[in-house]
Amino acid sequence: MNNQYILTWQCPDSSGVLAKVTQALFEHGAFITETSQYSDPYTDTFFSRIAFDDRQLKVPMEEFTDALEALAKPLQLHYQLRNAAQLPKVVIAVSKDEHCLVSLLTKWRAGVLPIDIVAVVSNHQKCEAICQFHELPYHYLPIADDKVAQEQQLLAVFEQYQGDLLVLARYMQILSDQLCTRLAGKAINIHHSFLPGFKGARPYHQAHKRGVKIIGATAHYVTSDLDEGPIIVQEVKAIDHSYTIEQMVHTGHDIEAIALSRAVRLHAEQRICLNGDKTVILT
Ligand SMILES: Nc1nc2c(c(=O)[nH]1)N[C@@H](CN(C=O)c1ccc(C(=O)N[C@@H](CCC(=O)O)C(=O)O)cc1)CN2
Repeated sequence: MNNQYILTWQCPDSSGVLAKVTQALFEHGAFITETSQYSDPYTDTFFSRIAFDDRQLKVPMEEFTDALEALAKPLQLHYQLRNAAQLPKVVIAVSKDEHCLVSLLTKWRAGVLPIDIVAVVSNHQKCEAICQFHELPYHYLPIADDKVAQEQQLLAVFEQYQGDLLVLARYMQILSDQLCTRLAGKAINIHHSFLPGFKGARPYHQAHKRGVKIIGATAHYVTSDLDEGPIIVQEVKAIDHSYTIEQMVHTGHDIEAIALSRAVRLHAEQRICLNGDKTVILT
């Protein structure tokens, strides 16, 4: 079985950058299996994702990575190269609503999410039984009266499991600026509205009061600016005047779960590039 690798990179845009990178891959015998690229005219930045394997690699992988590093300097490549078999370690944070957690666990167990879920943390005990069923470590971290200490415990758990990604699967506590900086690009949240509409903790109540005809969910990277992080995936569903708040909440559960699991898969497959406050999705 060949080793599969994923090279995702971005650089100042100029003619020939893709040719120079693919030429280097060709010269070292890397067998390209998938490519995707985007040239952003607003930021003059080029984004690319190249999947390749080693069936015809002419040199040891270390020599290839040295050659890539040598190419990166003159082209100012900001890149990530990973063996696709090394699945990102994921810690999930949840409060009381279990629907996004259950969706992630079900898809993971079904093998359709290329991640390794290593632990669940929560400020409530409501989801403990679900994790016991999946034989997953469950860390109950109540807020009590010391939010700072609780957050330090959360980070300690993330580091204990050598986490690569923290997923806020309806975790209803605002992370501090320090933690957001520590986890920049490594924490994804599901917000239960079609951002930028209805930020905050109770978007369905806001939406019902406004009389919307569409509800939505937004998966985004977590930043210290609440509900302002780079958007990864958005899902929507049409509703009408007859919907109660409860019906909006339960209809929303499905689209929240879809948006979050899709965003986690895109991150795990290294298909997301940060482009300022936005994302480029390479599929
Ligand atoms: N730094 C960030 N932290 C979090 C974000 C984020 O975008 N940046 N998203 C939230 C999730 N969320 C909306 O999607 C959200 C969660 C909680 C609240 C809120 O007002 N929480 C209150 C406490 C509410 C409670 O205890 O039930 C608070 O923390 O004081 C707003 C939005 C996750 N964290």
